[in-house]
Amino acid sequence: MNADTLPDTLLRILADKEVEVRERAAATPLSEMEHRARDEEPPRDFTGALCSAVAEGRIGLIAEIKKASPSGGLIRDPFEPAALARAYEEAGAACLSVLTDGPHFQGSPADLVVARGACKLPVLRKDFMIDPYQVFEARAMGADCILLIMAALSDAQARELEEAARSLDMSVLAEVHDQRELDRALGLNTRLIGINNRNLRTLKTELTTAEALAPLVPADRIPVAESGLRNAEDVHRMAAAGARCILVGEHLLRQEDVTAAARAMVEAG
Ligand SMILES: O=C(O)c1ccccc1NCC(=O)[C@H](O)[C@H](O)COP(=O)(O)O
Repeated sequence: MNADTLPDTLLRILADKEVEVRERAAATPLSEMEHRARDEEPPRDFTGALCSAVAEGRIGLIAEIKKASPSGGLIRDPFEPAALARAYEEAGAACLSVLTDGPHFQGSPADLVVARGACKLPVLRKDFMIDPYQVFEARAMGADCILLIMAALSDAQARELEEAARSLDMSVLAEVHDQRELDRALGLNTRLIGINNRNLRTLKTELTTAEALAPLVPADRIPVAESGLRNAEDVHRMAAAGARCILVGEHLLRQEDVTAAARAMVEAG
């Protein structure tokens, strides 16, 4: 990772994250957090849930639970993670993604605990992972998958975080924005390759990103199109490019009938 070339928003988030991890590790030491992580029930199969959805002819939907974001401001208020989790499960989503970052997304670990407890779906801890401590923390709160944003990590950091997740039998979603990051992500072992349509400099989404990169993902990996998906036509575009798994947040969260909106996306394939 070259900090000189990172977008300002990501730099600010990562700086806050370093402080947050230091404070959390001071409150609960790594050895204790690792102990808690290894004491948890085994994780739910996040990768398997996506594969099953696609094998059954559906779209593998990772439905996101987030209250706010840098690009969208306040997205959902009142915000009820348990009700959202149940609505997404009823709609046929394969997995959940729950934002646990506080300062920039108004999320918290408690949102993940509550959402996961309200359904049977595997859950991604959506956060900015920079330290293995956060991986153990993720498992200790129940998460089944972690996100690795390749733009924010060196190859060595990504490998170390992936190894921590592997040691806990968790899935890993490696997220890329361009071909260079894709090539780096393919050096990891994970099958899940997230292609994020959001330009981290402008925070705008452009579906041509996933359309360009999904065809470059080898057949033994699973491309997941992320961000900016608003309707069935967008889902068709992603599927036509080879991404039958998608991660959708804001569009669903802005609807009154979340179940109907999520179902429309699951069935769009
Ligand atoms: O959403 C943002 O503003 C944002 C800013 C900086 C880094 C990451 C950001 N978003 C995280 C995500 O990737 C999305 O929450 C996720 O892909 C869902 O996107 P959407 O369906 O557009 O809500």
